[in-house]
Amino acid sequence: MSIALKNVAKTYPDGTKALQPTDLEFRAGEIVSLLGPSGCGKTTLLRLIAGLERPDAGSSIHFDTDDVTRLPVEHRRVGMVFQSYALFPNMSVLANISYGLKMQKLPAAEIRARADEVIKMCQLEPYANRSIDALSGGQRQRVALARAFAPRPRILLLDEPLSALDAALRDKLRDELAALLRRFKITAIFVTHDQDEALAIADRVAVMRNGRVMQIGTPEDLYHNPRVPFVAEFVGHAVELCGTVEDGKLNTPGGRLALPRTDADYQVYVRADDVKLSQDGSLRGTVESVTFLGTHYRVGVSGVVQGLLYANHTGTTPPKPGDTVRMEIAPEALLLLPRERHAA
Ligand SMILES: Nc1ncnc2c1ncn2[C@@H]1O[C@H](COP(=O)(O)OP(=O)(O)OP(=O)(O)O)[C@@H](O)[C@H]1O
Repeated sequence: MSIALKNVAKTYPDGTKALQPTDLEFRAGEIVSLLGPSGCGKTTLLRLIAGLERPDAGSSIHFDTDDVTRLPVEHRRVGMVFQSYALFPNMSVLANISYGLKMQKLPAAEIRARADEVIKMCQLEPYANRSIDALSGGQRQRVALARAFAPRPRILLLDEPLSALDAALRDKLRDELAALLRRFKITAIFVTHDQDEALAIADRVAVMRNGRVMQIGTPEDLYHNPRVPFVAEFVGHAVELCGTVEDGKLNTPGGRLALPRTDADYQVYVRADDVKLSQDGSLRGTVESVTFLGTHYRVGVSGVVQGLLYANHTGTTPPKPGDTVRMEIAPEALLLLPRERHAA
């Protein structure tokens, strides 16, 4: 089922403009992540799609060709998974999954067949009769998903589904979650403020800020072609290189850097992956930190940008804090982004 939002906006009764007028399309079977800092409007957008909030006048929401703008939540056939799974702790896995189907007054045989189907899909067979209390965080998450899938929703909405878990478990489960969503071939929209999670799970990511979608694209597209500084900083932690431009070069506090072009008013950004330590590099700074990351070292250098400029070192002997190092950045690795007009 595809989703089309046209001119969808939300102003809460107290006047808070949580979502500015937004046009977005989600394709059938696509997994899209809404990514952005706290308060940017992610949950509001999700709740508008669910039918839990009424959009402002002039908004329209379609599921395929159905206009659902005024359809209440119970008729939209969307499944929802929240941060706190809201499972019944004293009931079994099977009872939790069957609960919603019983509320719909489906025949007992149908309930059992659907529950068995999702229990199998979510690999919960060994736990079907176990109480929720006796499950791990990851197993509970699978029950929450199975319960959301059981009524055969047209669309699945997930609000920070992994954020209640500790970091190690979260990393493991995000691959599992991505695989499960693909197995069900459902259009899924999930909210997160964690860029690694968004990039790992989603086919496309919508980066939001101040009630606006700043950019939507594949993870690769957002990483390689951010259109605004905010997206470059939020996806892949790019840092700004400040300085004056002279003769096609940027004069930074750490040295001169060749620019690929000098035509317009832009800001220059770079990512650690594109900063190389090199004896004849044109930038100079002082090593402040050295972190071993398995395949390489990440070296934090002061004296070039505000704060630290991170560079990768792939050799065996990294520099030490206090050392003076030289670095180079290929002109084509620089991200030249239009100066941002700050939203009110
Ligand atoms: N019922 C409400 N009444 C008034 N303002 C609200 C209401 N719900 C949310 N807001 C405001 O709308 C804005 C967007 O909130 P929303 O919950 O959509 O953000 P979010 O991106 O999901 O944030 P978080 O990551 O912290 O959950 C915020 O400024 C929030 O304070």
